[in-house]
Amino acid sequence: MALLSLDNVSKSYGRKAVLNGVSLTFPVGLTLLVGPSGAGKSTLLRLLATAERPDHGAIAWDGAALPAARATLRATLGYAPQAVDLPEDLTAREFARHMASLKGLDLGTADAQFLGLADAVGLHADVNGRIASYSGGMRRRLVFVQALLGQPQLLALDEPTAELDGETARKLGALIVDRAREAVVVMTTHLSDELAPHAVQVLRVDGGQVLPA
Ligand SMILES: Nc1ncnc2c1ncn2[C@@H]1O[C@H](COP(=O)(O)OP(=O)(O)OP(=O)(O)O)[C@@H](O)[C@H]1O
Repeated sequence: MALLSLDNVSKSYGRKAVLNGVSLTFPVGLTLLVGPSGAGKSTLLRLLATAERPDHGAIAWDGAALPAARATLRATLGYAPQAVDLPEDLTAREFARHMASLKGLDLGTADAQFLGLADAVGLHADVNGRIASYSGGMRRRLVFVQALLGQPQLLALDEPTAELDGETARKLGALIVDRAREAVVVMTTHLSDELAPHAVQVLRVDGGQVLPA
């Protein structure tokens, strides 16, 4: 069943039509969004993550249309945007706790999950370090890990493995494939992505349209 769907969705910035009458369904499993730089992949992901609203058209989660269903969707959403302003003064673990509380998760369970995920992506030695001391790659992994807290039913990931070394990218890839067994996972990436064999669909965003790649 397609848990997430778009019907005739359009989005423009000023005069630039980024998405033009897009209709799509996202079943449980991994959907990869590919396409040239500036084509609208991140824009589409922001719409799915309710960070922006479409100008026209409808988005529905589990059969119920947004915006009425926004709270239901947000309660089970994990979102890792490409660029985030992280709270520099917090430790990674404090940040995870903050995100878990925003998501309404049990804090003890979320902390244990955070430590497990941090271990899986190679951040375990740094969980009590302040974010100010984190490198770009560590920040990307932290943003990825917070998105997975609470085992979201919709996971929206914007180039989560960009700028990571191959081994670390594979660690994230394993977690993504694992979550996609029971959740709708939508991820922007490059055409040559190693996760393509695990995807239920690969969609190309280009010229305002989103079509099977
Ligand atoms: N907030 C905004 N205000 C104005 N224009 C925007 C905004 N966000 C995106 N755009 C424009 O919309 C178009 C699509 O941008 P988007 O970031 O979605 O592309 P993308 O496919 O994700 O690109 P990339 O692969 O480089 O990340 C671009 O022309 C971009 O400049």
